[in-house]
This record gives sequence, C-alpha cells and structure tokens, in this order.
Amino acid sequence: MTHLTQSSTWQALSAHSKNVPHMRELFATDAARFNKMSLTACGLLLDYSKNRATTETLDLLFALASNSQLEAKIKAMFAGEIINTTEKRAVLHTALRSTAEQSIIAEGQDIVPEVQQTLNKMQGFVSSVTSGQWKGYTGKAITDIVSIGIGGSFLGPKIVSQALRPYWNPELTCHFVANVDGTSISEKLKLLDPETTLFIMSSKSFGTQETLTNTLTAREWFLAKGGLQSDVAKHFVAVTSNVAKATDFGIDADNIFPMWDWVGGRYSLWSAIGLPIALLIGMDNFRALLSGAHQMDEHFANAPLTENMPVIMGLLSLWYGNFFNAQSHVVLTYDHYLRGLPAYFQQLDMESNGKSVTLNGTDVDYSTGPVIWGGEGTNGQHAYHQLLHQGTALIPADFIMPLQSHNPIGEHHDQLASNCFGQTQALMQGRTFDEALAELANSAFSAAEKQLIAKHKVMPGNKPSNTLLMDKLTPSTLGALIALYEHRTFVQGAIWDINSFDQWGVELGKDLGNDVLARIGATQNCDALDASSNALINLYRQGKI
Ligand SMILES: O=P(O)(O)OC[C@H]1O[C@](O)(CO)[C@@H](O)[C@@H]1O
Repeated sequence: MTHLTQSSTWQALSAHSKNVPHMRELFATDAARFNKMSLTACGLLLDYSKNRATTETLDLLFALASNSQLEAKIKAMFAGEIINTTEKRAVLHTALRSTAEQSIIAEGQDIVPEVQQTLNKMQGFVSSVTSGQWKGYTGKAITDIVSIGIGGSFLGPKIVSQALRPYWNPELTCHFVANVDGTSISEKLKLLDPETTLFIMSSKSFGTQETLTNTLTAREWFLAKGGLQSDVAKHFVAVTSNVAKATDFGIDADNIFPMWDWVGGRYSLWSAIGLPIALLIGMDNFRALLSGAHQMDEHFANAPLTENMPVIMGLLSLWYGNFFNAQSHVVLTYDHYLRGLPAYFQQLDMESNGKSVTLNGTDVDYSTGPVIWGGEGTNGQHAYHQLLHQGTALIPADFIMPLQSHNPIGEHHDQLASNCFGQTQALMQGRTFDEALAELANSAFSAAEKQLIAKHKVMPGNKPSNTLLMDKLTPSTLGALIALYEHRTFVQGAIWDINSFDQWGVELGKDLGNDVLARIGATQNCDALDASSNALINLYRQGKI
C-alpha cells in the first residue's frame, strides 16, 4: 500500500464516503448551500453545491491536499523546479502568459525575455500576413492558412480558434490537418490555391510521423501546382525546436518559431503553437487570451486552498474517482462555440494523469486519471444523458455556459440556459418511486402497470455536477477557463504523486507502428508477430478480406 492510501485522512475519507446524505437532503437542510459552495474568480463563477459534499467532506479533502504538500508543489511548478522528473524538465507553460515585468528562471536563465521576444515575433508575422504585406510566389496576399500538427500542436489551435469564432479576421480562412489519413489533407487541398496558401508546420521535433508526412505531402502538392523549391519559404513556416530539419525542408530560419522543453505539447497553445489562433483573432485578442490564463495562474498560486477554484474542482473529481469508483468525467459545454472543449480536455487530462506509478516508481494502489469525455449541450441530452440519469455508472459532470450569447436570437439562449440548469437539477434530485407513481395517477395504465412503469421512471439522483458560468465567452474568459482545467489536472496529479508531464505510454504504439509499416512495405513474412498482427498485415497487403 502507498503512503497515500495508508494515510489517516484517506482512511477517514473512505469511511466518510459511506455517510454523506443524499443531495436532496443537503439542499433541504441548508438554504445557504449555494452561497457557501460557489466561488468567483477570473471572470468565472463555479457552483459546486450540487456535489456529494458536506463541510466535513471538504475539510477532509483540503486536509488531503495539505498533507500531500499541494501548496509546496504549486510553488515548485511556478518556481521552475524540475518537477517533470523523468524527463528532467521544468513545467512552465505558465511562463508563456507571464507579464514582461516578471522574471522566471528555468534551467539557469530568465526565460521571460525569450517569451516576450517570441510574442513580438508572432506579432510581426501576424501583421505581415493579415496586412497583405506577406506575398506568395506569384505576388498575391495570403488568404488561407493550413495548420499542420497533431495532439497539442493541433487541439489547442483548432479548439481555441473554434471557440473564438466571433473574433475571426474575415479575410482569412484557417484549415487544420492532423490525422495521417490521406483523406484529411486531401480534402483540405481541394479547397486551396497554392498561390495564396500558407502552411504552418507545428512539431517540437519536426519529426512526428503524422505531421511530417502531411507537411511533405503539402510541399509535393505545392510543387506539383507550379511552385518551386525556392518558393517554399514563401508558403511554409514552422513552430519547432528542430531548426536544422526545418531549414533543410526549405523553411527560412527567420520564419521558424521556437518551442521549449519546459512546455509540454498539451500545454503549448499559449506559445507560438498558437500562431493559427493569433492569425485568426489578431494579436491583441491572443494577448487577452494569455492575460485571462495569467489571472487564473495568479489565483491558483495565491488563493487559499479553500477558495481556490482549480483545487476545489480537482479535489471533487478525485473524491468521486477514488471513493465512489467513478471511472469517467463528462464535460458538457452549453455553448456551440465550445463544442470542441471536451476533446481538448481529453488530451490535457488523460495524457497527463493516465499514469500508474508514483514519482518514485511505486505501483499505485488507487485510481488515477479518469476518462474525460463530453460534448455540447443540448445535443447530449438526446444522446447520452439517459445513462447519466439512470445508468449504473456514477459520472460526475461539468456544465459550462456563458450567460450572454454572441448570437442573441429569439428565445434560444433562454432555452439553452433552462436546459443546462434543468439537467443539473434533475441529476441532483432525481425522481422517487412515489413521485413517478403520482405522475402516472391519471394514466390509462392498470394499477399493476403503474407500479411497473413507475419503477422504470425512478431516477436515483445524487448525481454530482459543477456549473461554470461566465458573463460572455471572450478571449480572456476562455484563457481563464483553460488554465483552470490545466491546474485542476495538476492538483490531482500532485495528490496522486504521479508525473503529470511525461507521456511514456505513447512510445510503444509508435515503435510497433513503425515496425508494422516496414513489414507492410517489405516482402518479408510476418510470422514472428502474433497471429492477429500477421493476419491483419497480410489482409492489408491483399487489400481485401
Ligand atoms: O509537437 P510534436 O512534437 O509533434 O508532438 C505532438 C504530440 O505528440 C505527443 O508528444 C504524444 O501524443 C503529444 O504530447 C504532443 O502534443
């Protein structure tokens, strides 16, 4: 057993988890429950009152955080200590949104000047492209951007751009290519004019298979359409730490934006990886995005644990995962612009906390990162909310909604909000057998049928949810929201004593994939592999089952 599960606080939480009253009772006995269990910070309001939590619950969870040295671990991250211990790196995505006046030391040097220089370089590039000053090989201005990247080099730019659609530059269109499936880039190239298209290749290594393959294909297309290799520099730029490979490809060294070891891929949208975002929404709005995240950084670093939004959300998620066997967590965005956010949070949380050994290599004896999933409301209500209400799994939910719409039309926003709030209420209170039976009183069912149907209509309730509100979805509130989830992820990893910042689990699949690729291309037989892999490769070679 690990220190964590042997601790008295953990044992107390385990015992306590069996004695928390139904939320119906918690609300019925405390009219001030919302006032006590809601918090505002950085333009966001968190209502965490619809949780299976009493004052005792929260006290125990905060004690668990303190006993896990959470405050010290937060300070260590912001101080640039080597907390990504297996890769011997600092974790300083927060430095990407620091102010110019700050001084943050990483690997022996102040990194703020370089961050500021890169932002200024981005500003110059954005201005050059959006003003029409940047010309393609036939002298035309750029109309289309193609962002090529995968994982954090794709999800951040794609989803933040999507979320900030009201702020887009109308003269520019941005396309996102990630999957190595030829369909992805083929469908995009059909829409493009090589004379007015600019490709942004984003890959720390300039070597991730999908990104490199897509970028090589994009260059082949460009050359086939009439461009020359000497024109590549007018239509390709890179965000990478591998300058040599980027210049070998034909990219001008002046058009290479840096990536740093102290920024993990899933935490990188705030760096030059966010170049597609800045091109679409403008540098002022991109800086507002950074500023919103910076405000959440300040809140996370300075607020007491008991008034700390990422801490409270992280602890409540851990409460369900470790003491109620919740295996997943659903994010429901009641805003169409935020429809991609659950996918973004998937990489952020699952690639960070999908781990099973502690920092010192001990196998954990407790659950760690849950499956993160979700989608936009109200669509989910017609797809998977049935399971949330009456399924056997406990799935804590986060509901996210701006109070004001960018598109106030008719009754739409009233209906959206009423669905959002109605769902959290239904999850919390459920419907008892007696309530269900009473609803059937005037139905044509027989007495026996009413008893049966009522049974099927029972909803246990006591299903926990957080509701996150903001006045309006803006670059600043979006920045704060994403930083909130970054730090929520940090809180859980810190208490679980795991490394949230490496991703060794993705290596084996890549290596075996490359081995299969070689076998597909060669004539050698594959008998050395397992029977399934042998068969699958041979079927692929045949091209038919
Ligand atoms: O930017 P790169 O180096 O191409 O990496 C892309 C993605 O691949 C991973 O390294 C592994 O999935 C992610 O962490 C990262 O966001």
